[in-house]
Amino acid sequence: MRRQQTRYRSDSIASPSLSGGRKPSIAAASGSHSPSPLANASPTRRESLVKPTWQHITPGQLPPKTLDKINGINSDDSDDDGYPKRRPSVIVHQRQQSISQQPLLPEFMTASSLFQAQQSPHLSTGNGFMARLSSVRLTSGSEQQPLLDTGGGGGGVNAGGNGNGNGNGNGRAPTVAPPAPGPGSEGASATLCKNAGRALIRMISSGNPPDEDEDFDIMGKVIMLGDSGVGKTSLLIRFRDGRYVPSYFLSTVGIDFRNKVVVVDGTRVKLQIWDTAGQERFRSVTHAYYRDAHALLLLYDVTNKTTYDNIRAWLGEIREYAQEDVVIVLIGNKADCSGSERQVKREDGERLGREHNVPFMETSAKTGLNVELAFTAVARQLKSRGYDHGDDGKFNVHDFVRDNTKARSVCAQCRNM
Ligand SMILES: Nc1nc2c(ncn2[C@@H]2O[C@H](COP(=O)(O)OP(=O)(O)OP(=O)(O)O)[C@@H](O)[C@H]2O)c(=O)[nH]1
Repeated sequence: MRRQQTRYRSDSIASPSLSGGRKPSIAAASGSHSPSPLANASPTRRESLVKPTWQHITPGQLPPKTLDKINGINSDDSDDDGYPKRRPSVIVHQRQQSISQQPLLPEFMTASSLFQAQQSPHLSTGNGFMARLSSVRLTSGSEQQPLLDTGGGGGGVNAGGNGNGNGNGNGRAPTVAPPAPGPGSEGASATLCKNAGRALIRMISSGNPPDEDEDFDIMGKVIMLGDSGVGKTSLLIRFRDGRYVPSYFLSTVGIDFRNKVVVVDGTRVKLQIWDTAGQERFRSVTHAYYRDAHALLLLYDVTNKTTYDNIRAWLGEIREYAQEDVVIVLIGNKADCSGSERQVKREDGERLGREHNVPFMETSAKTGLNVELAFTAVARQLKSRGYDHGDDGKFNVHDFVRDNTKARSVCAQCRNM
């Protein structure tokens, strides 16, 4: 049951973690969605303080070759691609509109990426993009037909798109009929797949969040960033589902999201957590999501120095594309690894955090070290800014992280390496 009372009073979010002027607006509503007056304002493009200098990285394992066939996405794509430019809004007592505010994903979904998604059952339990993709059935040859008839996980694109895509395997989602082939596209299975992709994208853009996520007081959008293979997906799965899948490394394609409600001093903060693809080819896709993010978890891998070196470039991108007052938490993941495995000392991470005035912690998706803390710190900061007007300025995310960070834990497997 949803709470009726909205205690929220503020019309702006309090002081940013990065110094700066512009403040995202807050949409406070108890009924239907009332877009912020600033919702369509175009933020001025800021100059990057640090020019990104990406280094080529080779993650532990190469992504599947099928990814190479993905069309239309490369790191040089212009970001001025027609996506609506919006200011972020912390949403109070508001259902689902944040999802419908998301820009549509570009049409990069090809038969190979859909097929890859279908082959990844672990992706079928979330709310997100890939989860929805995994419900597309692909067959070979001319019989290839996109179908959406899964038992759960799908939202309706037809009839106003009101289906509840809860991703939990409950209920039956409506079937989405394949779009009628247009002139010149008869029998073109790839086109059908593309159309299925568009339908799914629309579905995600208009789909409702699961029931379990509807009961919240405040909502914020969190984006996970970092090079490919640093453990973004693993960290999210650990936080969301409390589990770790050791052998799993399938690079995220595009972007995915999951919701989780965190209770902070009696206030339910719903985190809509977006897991981005670390690969450079998807960067133009993920840029579009920076703009209305409230918080960013920026990860590197303590066993891969290059991912640490790339953090400066990531921060440059963040300054270019995200709001100035976005909350940033720097994370050195895979802290369970030690000895010869580790290439970045904890002190180096701390120094980098100090340099850029962002809180830092080491985490391990494998052992769960500090995983809760990372997300709770964000939730508390969002609550402090957007809900408890009286708390403005009292909560200090730096202090919170420093006081609650746990010591490193070493997994037995890595200790023996
Ligand atoms: N030892 C250890 N391995 C981890 C940890 N987190 C992730 N991994 C492993 O690192 C690999 C990459 O993890 P992912 O979560 O797929 O990385 P990602 O950042 O989401 O990668 P992209 O989707 O390509 O951006 C997988 O094999 C994970 O099992 C961790 O905390 N400790």
